[in-house]
Amino acid sequence: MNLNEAIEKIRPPDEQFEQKAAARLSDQARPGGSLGMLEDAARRLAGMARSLDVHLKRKVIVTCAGDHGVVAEGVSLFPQEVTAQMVYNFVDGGASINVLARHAGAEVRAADLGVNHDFEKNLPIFHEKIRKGTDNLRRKSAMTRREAILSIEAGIRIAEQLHTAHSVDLLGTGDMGIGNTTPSSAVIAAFSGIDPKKLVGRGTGIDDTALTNKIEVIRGALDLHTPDPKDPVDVLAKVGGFEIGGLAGLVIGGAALGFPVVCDGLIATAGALIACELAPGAKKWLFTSHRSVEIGHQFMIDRLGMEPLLDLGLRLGEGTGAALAMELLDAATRVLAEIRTFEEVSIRNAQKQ
Ligand SMILES: Cc1cc2ncn([C@H]3O[C@H](COP(=O)(O)O)[C@@H](O)[C@H]3O)c2cc1C
Ligand SMILES: O=C(O)c1cccnc1
Repeated sequence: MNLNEAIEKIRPPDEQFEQKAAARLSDQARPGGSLGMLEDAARRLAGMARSLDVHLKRKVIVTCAGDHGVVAEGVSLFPQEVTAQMVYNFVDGGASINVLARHAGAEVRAADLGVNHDFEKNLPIFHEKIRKGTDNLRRKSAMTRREAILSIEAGIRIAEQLHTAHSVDLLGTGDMGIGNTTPSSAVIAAFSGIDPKKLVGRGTGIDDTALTNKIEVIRGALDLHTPDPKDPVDVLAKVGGFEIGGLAGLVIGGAALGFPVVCDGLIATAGALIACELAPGAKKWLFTSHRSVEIGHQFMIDRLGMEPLLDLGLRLGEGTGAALAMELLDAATRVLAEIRTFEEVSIRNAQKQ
């Protein structure tokens, strides 16, 4: 599927199953609404799976990696080489995301959208490199418009593979890319028009001086390129990143193929935002996992009009929040299927007498 075909293919989840789920949830032997957001998630998942007995058996987290020319401006605490090192760590199973994904019963698959390193062809990752890192967005466009579309289509292709070869039931999205809180903050500043000073955070933990510089870098880039907020591909091309494009493609791909996607923190949500600006229907297939410490994330959540499931003070990325939220989505499916209704309880009691 190319981008337009994928957008065309998006249909809403099944409303009848949503209604049936809502009815069952409200008939359950407990005060109405007492399981809060779990009920909302359960209802939505029933509509997506077209079932009241949903099993999220195959859970996969795709961690999209890419490098960023803007690191030359001193926006991150860490050197660019760490991006490639972490991709190897994901493959070896020793990174934070591997641990939390194992706990959630999910598989981790790394994807190279634009890392500044030549990975071995037989390394078990998705090989979707657009180019070895974006250009420095403070000086020129991060990528061309064509590259932006290619990066989104790479994400769509990954979603297709997970659907056909692995029949994935729930997809989590995560990121790895030194410097990528800068393009992610620039993306939300471009869409919202909010002053970067209000929404730029410390990423890996930069000090006050570096933070002031990061704000100026983003301001300068927005002044230089004036990305068009009505044209999400323009925003991605001028101030985004290859992994952010891939993350957008995963959300569009999931919505087109009809499976739920749960996005992680600042960077994965920047991708989700681009997806939903391009294809508003994709939102119906999306869950936001948690509220990141990075303040720009709240502005993304606000723009999406969604409520994250968790608020744990996370600021890591990789898909860690998505992995944790998967456990709640699993819990939501069990809430719907297994909690007895008042009627079922009275039948059971009658049977016992
Ligand atoms: C070892 C290490 C592992 C990480 N895992 C995720 N990130 C997170 O930090 C980076 C973004 O922050 P900034 O924009 O400040 O560079 C991304 O790679 C993000 O995934 C990591 C960062 C490091 C150093
Ligand atoms: O919210 C995130 O995903 C995040 C925050 C800081 C650094 N890296 C990622």
